[in-house]
Amino acid sequence: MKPVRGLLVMAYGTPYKEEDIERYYTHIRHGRKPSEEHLEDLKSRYKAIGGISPLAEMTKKQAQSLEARLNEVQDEVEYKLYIGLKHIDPFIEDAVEAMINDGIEEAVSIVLAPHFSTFSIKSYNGRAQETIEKLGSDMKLTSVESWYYEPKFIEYWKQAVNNTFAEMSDEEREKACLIVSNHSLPEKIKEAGDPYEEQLIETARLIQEATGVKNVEVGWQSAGQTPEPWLGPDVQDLTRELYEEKGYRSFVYIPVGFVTEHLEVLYDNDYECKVVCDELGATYRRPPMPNTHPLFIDAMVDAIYNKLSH
Ligand SMILES: CC1=C(CCC(=O)O)c2cc3nc(cc4[nH]c(cc5[nH]c(cc1n2)c(C)c5CCC(=O)O)c(CCC(=O)O)c4C)C(CCC(=O)O)=C3C
Repeated sequence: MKPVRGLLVMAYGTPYKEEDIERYYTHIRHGRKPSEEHLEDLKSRYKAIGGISPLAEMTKKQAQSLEARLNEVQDEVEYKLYIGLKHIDPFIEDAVEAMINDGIEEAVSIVLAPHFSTFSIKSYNGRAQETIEKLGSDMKLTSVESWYYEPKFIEYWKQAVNNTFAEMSDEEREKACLIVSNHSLPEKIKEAGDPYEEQLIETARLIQEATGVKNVEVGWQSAGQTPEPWLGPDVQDLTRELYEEKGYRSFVYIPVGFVTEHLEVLYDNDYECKVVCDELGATYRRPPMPNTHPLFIDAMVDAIYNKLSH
């Protein structure tokens, strides 16, 4: 009988039905209820993408694909999947408690987000570790912190971008720009030495090196509605600037901080960025997200084995 190793896959989480939206948004705001106006705005965005986000379904498929692949590529242990979400049940704490109750002695965790920040991966991993300590368990949890540099992750985006550019005429390609983006974060993380911004810049460099695309820019999206400044430029403003200042006429958006189509891709990119492109008379393009593509799943397998071997 092979020993069982826990596989904790963590992700942001999404409302399962409209009634969940308020408690979900309140949790994202650290327990502060959103204003009626902000709540209505979020509900209208979900309605605009068809009512509910594909995030819940895709998160499950990605986690199950990763578990299956880990059990396919090696024979020493049996990986057992536990999904822990940031802002809705099953929460990170519930997943860790389930592992402990199942007698798991060794586990590994990965977040379905490639870049490290104190606001994201650090808080996921911190919540998992704190739960182990709170429950007085000696379960050993090894947590992956970032994996944007994994060759198979870059290869996924290289193929996705090359396929999109191959659809263009020579004339469109000449004036096309690749916009590589991530979820914006409060600017104050820079004072704290957070690597998040550099990691996105490095991701864009690796993708430019792999594809040879001439015009590549870095942008931020989906900033929170809080008074403090968030990392910029926002992808919508960036699109306008590049159209005016660089004369680009076609924009290819790759929100590499996300791993699947969800509200902030289907609305913030496919709707809001497309509205800007339409206003300018520019072409809007967005390659498919990694979802359960084998290169993406294998990139996470490599990230887990690289972490375990160190
Ligand atoms: C509605 C919604 C979805 C659901 C989409 C759906 O249902 O399809 C979503 C998804 C995601 N959001 C993500 C990342 C982040 N979102 C943040 C912050 C915020 N998100 C918000 C909203 C949403 N976000 C809001 C209102 C804030 C500002 C909070 C404030 O007003 O203070 C922050 C800043 C840190 C923090 O505040 O957590 C980060 C890093 C990731 C990437 C993966 C990851 O990092 O897990 C994903 C899939």
